Amino acid sequence: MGKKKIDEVIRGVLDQGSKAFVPYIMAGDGGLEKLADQISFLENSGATVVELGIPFSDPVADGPTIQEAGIRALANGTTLEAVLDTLKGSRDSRSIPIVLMTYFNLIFVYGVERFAEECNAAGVDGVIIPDLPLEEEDMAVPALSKHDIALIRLAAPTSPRSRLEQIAKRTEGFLYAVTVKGTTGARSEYEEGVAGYLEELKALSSAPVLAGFGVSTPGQVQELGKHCDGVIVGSKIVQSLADGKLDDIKELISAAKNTGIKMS
Ligand SMILES: O=P(O)(O)OC[C@@H](O)[C@@H](O)c1c[nH]c2ccccc12
Repeated sequence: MGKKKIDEVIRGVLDQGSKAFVPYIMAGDGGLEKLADQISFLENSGATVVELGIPFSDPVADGPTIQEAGIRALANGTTLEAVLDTLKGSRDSRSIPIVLMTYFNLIFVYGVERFAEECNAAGVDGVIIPDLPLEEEDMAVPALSKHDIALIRLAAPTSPRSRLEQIAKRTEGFLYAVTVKGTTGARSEYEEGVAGYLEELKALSSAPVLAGFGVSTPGQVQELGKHCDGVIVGSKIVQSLADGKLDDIKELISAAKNTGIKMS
């Protein structure tokens, strides 16, 4: 369990010649009582890891689709504490690794030590904290390490090489390669240079490299998957779940399974 699990599960997928697929969902969108079923659906459909967002009132990195899902989840009364309780109650019903995506403000108010301890008790394997820069990590790293929770670092296309090196060296579980400048949300085209950027990160990182932001079609999953170890899809998954279009989610996952080019 914990830190090592994410890395190992991703490597298991790569060893079979597939790419990793990490869907993002917003906890409490549709009601927290649906969360365990939503995770089971993703696990049974072949997802590698589930990224679970905690709704927050000021989601600076998020585009409209995820912001709206956050508003629905908050309107349902979803809190960090309730999400952790729900995960704890359902931990025996899943074996897929869980990564929480949450802004640092929420963790800070909750208490970093309490957060890490309860994550461990709930079977959370890793966290993504988009507003915690390298320089401030010491506020969270000791507690997370103590409770064996991976801190997944984000690399951005705007980061200078020396910074990318630091991020790649420190990341745990996988390296989240943000592929675009800007916020989350579906995009029809990638900027030139994405392939080179992903390959540069692959060369720097000993952890698997997964690309996210703007991925919404099976074609994009396969295209990006050629240059890294897999993809993360948020807005498209959130929208498809809200619309009950579960087949669209299965199609995206099969695209990752069938990319079939071994990079590492
Ligand atoms: O929605 P997109 O464009 O598919 O991007 C992934 C993303 O939603 C998910 O990983 C995420 C949601 N909120 C975030 C905030 C920061 C970093 C990542 C995220």
